[in-house]
Amino acid sequence: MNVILQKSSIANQSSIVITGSKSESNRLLLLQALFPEINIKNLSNSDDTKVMQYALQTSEDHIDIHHAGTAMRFLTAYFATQEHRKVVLTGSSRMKERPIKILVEALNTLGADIAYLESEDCPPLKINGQQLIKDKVTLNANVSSQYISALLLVAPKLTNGLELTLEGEITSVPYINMTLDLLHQIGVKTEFEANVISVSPKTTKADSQTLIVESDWSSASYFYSILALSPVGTQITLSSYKQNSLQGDSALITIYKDFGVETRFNKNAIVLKKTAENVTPKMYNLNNSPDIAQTIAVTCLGLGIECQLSGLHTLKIKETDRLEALKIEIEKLGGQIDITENSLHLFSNKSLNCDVSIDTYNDHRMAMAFAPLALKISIQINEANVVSKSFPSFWEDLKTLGFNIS
Ligand SMILES: O=C(O)C1=C[C@@H](OP(=O)(O)O)[C@@H](O)[C@H](O)C1
Ligand SMILES: C=C(OP(=O)(O)O)C(=O)O
Repeated sequence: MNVILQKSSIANQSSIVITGSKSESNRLLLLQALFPEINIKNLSNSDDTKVMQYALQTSEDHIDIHHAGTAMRFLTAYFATQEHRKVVLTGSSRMKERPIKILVEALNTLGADIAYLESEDCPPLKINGQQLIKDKVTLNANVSSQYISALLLVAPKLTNGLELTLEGEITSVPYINMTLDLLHQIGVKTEFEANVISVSPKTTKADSQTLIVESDWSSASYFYSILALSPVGTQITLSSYKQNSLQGDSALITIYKDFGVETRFNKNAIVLKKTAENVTPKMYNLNNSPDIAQTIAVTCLGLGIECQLSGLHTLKIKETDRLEALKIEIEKLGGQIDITENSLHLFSNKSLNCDVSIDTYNDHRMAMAFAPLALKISIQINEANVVSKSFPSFWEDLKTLGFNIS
């Protein structure tokens, strides 16, 4: 499905309910499988969460998790620790290119039995579940935090708990802290000192407990971008959010202040308002919030302003090589952009090419990041249904705001 967005303007005030964070949802689903006393509210309705839920419930021995990176990594650790369970864990053709060696080696060092079925270092994996007795492992922390979260999530069920020593510069740190915080909320003792994380085993049975998933901040980013490209005075209310978020992408509050978008908490909602024009060049290190890089780059393109984004080394192994994809699509629109292995530099531009059709590379964030440009030009987004990976109602919600979509 391709969508055409005619040049649009949006209502002065609107409200949108955003689905639960897929990162929190997928962690809590795994924890619920290990500790059934956990109940979850406001679970994400994303494809990635549905596939995680399915994988944890099925008794099949061949499980396809499609494009879901967190599901692939978290389930590898989960099935590796399920005694007497044998599964093949596979995914989309892109998933078969996304590296998982660091996690597989760490688990096998702890006593797991995981083998590669196709290319070395990537899914599909053949996993023979084992009881893991060993409790110490060292791993490289600068490729993906998901490997670390995967190990931490199963740690309270390991006989002796777990001590992880992290090597290299730690990437996507807020996602590790989110995992530790959720473990803490269900009564697991953890410690994160310098580069060592330890998790104690959880033995005592707890009373039933309900955890509420906060709405997804990465999904909120597209509304921040829409406001940055809208006239002063435009307002959008999003729910349900918390002042003390576990999600690193809540950094949007400070980042988009630089674009003249103010955030105010009102009970469990955030009220976003464009209060000023700000077209000065921007510079951010997004090591802690890689998923909002595309959103910010396209906001700057729409405003015609220069930006320098660094800390982007993980973008090359996500749903697509996001740096390459951004370069191709931004250049189609007439933008000038330089990329390296871990950064991008967008130059200021005076105008955008019209009637461009944006390719999305099986990446939900490519589709959603470029959509706000419809406030400036008519634009086509190809394979627009990719948004369901994290935000199934995205196009409907844009229509609610006043976007003209066919
Ligand atoms: O743990 C998580 O829920 C995630 C961690 C991040 O991945 P990396 O640690 O690979 O950057 C992020 O990009 C991804 O969307 C979700
Ligand atoms: C990178 C992402 O997801 P995952 O790694 O879980 O596929 C994302 O949602 O932007």
